[in-house]
Amino acid sequence: MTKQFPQALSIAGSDSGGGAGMQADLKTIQQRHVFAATVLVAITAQNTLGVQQALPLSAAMIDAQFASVAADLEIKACKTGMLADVDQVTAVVRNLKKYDLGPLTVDPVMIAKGGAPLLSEAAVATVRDLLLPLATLATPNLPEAEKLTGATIHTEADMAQAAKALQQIGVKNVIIKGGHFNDNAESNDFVLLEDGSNFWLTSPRIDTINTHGTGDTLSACITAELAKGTPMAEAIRIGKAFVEAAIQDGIVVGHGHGPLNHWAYEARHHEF
Ligand SMILES: Nc1ncnc2c1ncn2[C@@H]1O[C@H](COP(=O)(O)OP(=O)(O)OP(=O)(O)O)[C@@H](O)[C@H]1O
Ligand SMILES: Cc1ncc(CO)c(N)n1
Repeated sequence: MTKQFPQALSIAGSDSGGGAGMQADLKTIQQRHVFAATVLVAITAQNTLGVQQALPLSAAMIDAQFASVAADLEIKACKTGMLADVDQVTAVVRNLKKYDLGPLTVDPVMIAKGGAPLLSEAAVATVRDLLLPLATLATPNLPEAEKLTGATIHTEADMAQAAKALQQIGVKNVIIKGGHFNDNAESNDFVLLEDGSNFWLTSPRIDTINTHGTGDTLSACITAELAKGTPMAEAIRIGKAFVEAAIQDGIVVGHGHGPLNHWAYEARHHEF
């Protein structure tokens, strides 16, 4: 007996340590019972302690992967993660314009938890000017939102302002993630939807260093839901619950910022 699953695409960098990047995307999308395809943009030699090396792939290799996927699969939603440099961002933008890959979630990844750059300084403007206008949803963390808008974010009111500024750039829906507000007892994210409505995603701040790949996991879960046709607001709420469970029910891997438990949400909900 054959079964059909919706198909989603992760356009991202590889984390050899398995906790973030494309690996977090694959694990998350799989857990939501969506079939995951990939366009690899860069390879990192990485573990829970940091990024030891990074190798961006050529624009030609990125083009070839998009062409292969688009020629054969039926992608219903896609997301971007680590994009490395101007050449890679430009190639990804060219392909997103060429093929219909469904709603696009842009996680504008810039710096890994340990401080290693995952996007060059020069490419920030390319992401802002060429990629964000294509985004159905963007999910910046606080430093990323500051870089993209040029504003400083100290308060929850600043988060709401930054979301508006991103909509002015052309992003339809925005989540400003509050994970980096370290002295706040909660880890709250601000959501601004296309119709102008907004809400907060609230959760207690979990006291853990195992937060490697939180942002990737959130945006991948939302992408999987969008591939199923889940409405945006509900997809976002499922994403938040998924990442919260994955942080809460920690697992022991490595010696630094450990990865999340991608099984936790399904273990709690027994949906499938
Ligand atoms: N300690 C924590 N407790 C609870 N929720 C958290 C914690 N840290 C992050 N989160 C949540 O995880 C999600 C991702 O936010 P975060 O700001 O960490 O993203 P990020 O910096 O892009 O992550 P990464 O770069 O590691 O992928 C958000 O929903 C945020 O609220
Ligand atoms: C490859 C890669 N993508 C994204 C992140 C951010 O979590 C990371 N650490 N590594």
